[in-house]
Amino acid sequence: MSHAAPRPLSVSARGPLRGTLTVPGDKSISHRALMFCALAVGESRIRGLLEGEDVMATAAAMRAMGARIDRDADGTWRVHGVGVGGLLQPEQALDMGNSGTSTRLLMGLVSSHAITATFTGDASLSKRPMGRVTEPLSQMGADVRSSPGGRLPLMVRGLCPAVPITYTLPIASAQVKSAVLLAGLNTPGITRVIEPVPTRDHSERMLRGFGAEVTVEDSPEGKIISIHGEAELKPQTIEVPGDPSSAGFWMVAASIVPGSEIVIHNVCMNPTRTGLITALKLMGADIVEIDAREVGGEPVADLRVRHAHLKAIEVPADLAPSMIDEYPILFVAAAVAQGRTVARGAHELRVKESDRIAAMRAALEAAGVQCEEFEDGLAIQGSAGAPLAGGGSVASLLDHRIAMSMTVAGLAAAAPIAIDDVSPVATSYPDFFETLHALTGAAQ
Ligand SMILES: O=C(O)C1=C[C@@H](OP(=O)(O)O)[C@@H](O)[C@H](O)C1
Ligand SMILES: C=C(OP(=O)(O)O)C(=O)O
Repeated sequence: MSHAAPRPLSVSARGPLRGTLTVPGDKSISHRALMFCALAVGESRIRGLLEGEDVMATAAAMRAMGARIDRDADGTWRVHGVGVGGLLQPEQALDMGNSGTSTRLLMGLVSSHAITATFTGDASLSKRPMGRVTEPLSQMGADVRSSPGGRLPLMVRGLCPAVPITYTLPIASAQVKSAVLLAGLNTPGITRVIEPVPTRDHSERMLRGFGAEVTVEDSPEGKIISIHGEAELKPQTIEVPGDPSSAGFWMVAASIVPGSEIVIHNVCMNPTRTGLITALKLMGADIVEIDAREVGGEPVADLRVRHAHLKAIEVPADLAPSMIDEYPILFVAAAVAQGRTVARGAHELRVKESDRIAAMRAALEAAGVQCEEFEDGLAIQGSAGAPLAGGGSVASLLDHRIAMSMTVAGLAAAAPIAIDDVSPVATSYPDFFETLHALTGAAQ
């Protein structure tokens, strides 16, 4: 999947943000929906699928391994699965583009099938560590040949039957947890993951919904998640709720631009995903949950967000797993808050699409914000509601979240912020700029 031509953008102050919006389907749930439907026996339907590049990389890979996946004119996706154990050997390398989730979860699936697959990715993905998944998958019997440092391109030769393991996660990572559980799907016996720190639990919820036997118990070591292998998945109709990570950009934009008031419909409120809302409320944000309900096994609500005078906080480190992708946009909120916000315990940010600690420090400093960088986080001196100086040049580093976060920063800056390339937003939020336009009523 070759990346689009760079799209530079200069963002100026505008607003307020007003109106109602829906955000695209949750990215984590969309990936899993395609994978699990492709492993069910028969036809499943998915509504609200995120049609971003990352999820399309998963769709292409599942097609290459035998599933039939089509999109109807009304936006419903129809998937004919091959059954657990039925994945076919892909004829070509699987191009994962920019998507860590696709890569790591699919490596898990391939590991317990009698097939070999090569995974490739863009310059950003090719720098990201894969040893965290190849280690447990090798214990299950997969033969992995990776590029130096455990990076892509990488080849996985699966073993069938694979060996069930009990694996304690050395890092808080839903991708590693899911890779092992997905390998366990086609492995005889019980595969267990011990999770000392809870991470997003969409795989567990959804696999149960598809009829797999998945249990979760508390223990002194953490949650023990067990999957009974050689499961038969039953086809489903899935409603994908709105992505809280995408909603985060609008929560912060409305919080920092005076006069704003928006309602974001249908946001996934799974407690393993709501760390940003917790942090923003601690800062004094005016976010109200309306009509809390359940959709397809996930809690969902509409969120009303109004402008508020934010105060600096010490960000509780235990929020890290439930806020992981939202740190860049939280840093933008901190840049406008009153006082010095300190966020520590977020070391994992260094191995995302970019090193998000270094990238956000450089970007915010370019926009006139004073930062201090730690190995595991950032301290940010806020402007107490005054416009940021702006005026600098920012590198988005093939990282959609840096591009969108600094676009939001531009809304609160005195001079325009120049972003070298906003094309990466297409990985997770293709309509981001259309929505910005609609909410601010400004020309793009
Ligand atoms: O499981 C998932 O869908 C994801 C898990 C997180 O990654 P880690 O598992 O690396 O923390 C997150 O950052 C990523 O965007 C999506
Ligand atoms: C880290 C992210 O995604 P992935 O790991 O799937 O590339 C993200 O979307 O912020």
